[in-house]
Amino acid sequence: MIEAEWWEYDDIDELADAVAGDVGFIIESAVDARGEALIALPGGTTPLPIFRKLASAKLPWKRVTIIPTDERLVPLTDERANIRAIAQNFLPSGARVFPITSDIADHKLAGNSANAKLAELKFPLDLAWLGVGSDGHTASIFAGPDLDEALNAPKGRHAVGVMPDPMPQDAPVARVTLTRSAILSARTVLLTVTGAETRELVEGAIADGQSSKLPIGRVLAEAEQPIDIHWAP
Ligand SMILES: O=C(O)[C@H](O)[C@@H](O)[C@H](O)[C@H](O)COP(=O)(O)O
Repeated sequence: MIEAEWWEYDDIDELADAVAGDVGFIIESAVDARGEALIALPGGTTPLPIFRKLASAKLPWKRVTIIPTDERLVPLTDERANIRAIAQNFLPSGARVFPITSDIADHKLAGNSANAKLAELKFPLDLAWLGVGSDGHTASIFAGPDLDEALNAPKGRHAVGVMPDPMPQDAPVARVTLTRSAILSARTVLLTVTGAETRELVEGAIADGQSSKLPIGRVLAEAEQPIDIHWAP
């Protein structure tokens, strides 16, 4: 089984302080070691209070490039676009915010285009920060016809297009996601999880390992680095 350490907080505020502190440390260490940092941040609502705390921290933001772990195929200005929350929080800090999609509607083509764009950046990621959906997806690695490609794309392929099936209720649209290999090649992988049900889901997925039916289980099963999981009710 993988090495996963759970960090528990009383509430989301306490979690936000701790995670913003950890991510700040990851950024500083990367900039000290290599002069720059490349980090991937999740979508959804859980990260928002953490983004606000992190963005207000005094960090060498001009040396930081931020990509989303996944993007919904909607216009970049649409509220559902993951890059929108990232840009709103981190452009004022001076970070380089790097969208991975444009206006290509076909998810396969959008995946190819994201992969080509990402070739400009210096992988591996210093951080892959993941969220988990109540259906067990992570980034936009969903159940459906593209699951196998997202999980098993060759090493070096950073992004693929995904049509979730079933569609998630909160944003029922096609996506582009980082592949499992791009996520797991990161120097640090951390998860933020809220709620008792999602916690149970993640615990079960980790215990099931490779045989997990959930995307989060299939991703984590191959992690070689220890994973920190930050949880609040
Ligand atoms: O674009 C996405 O859908 C996200 O990147 C996704 O993986 C998210 O992290 C989870 O759905 C959790 O979302 P919540 O934080 O809203 O529960």
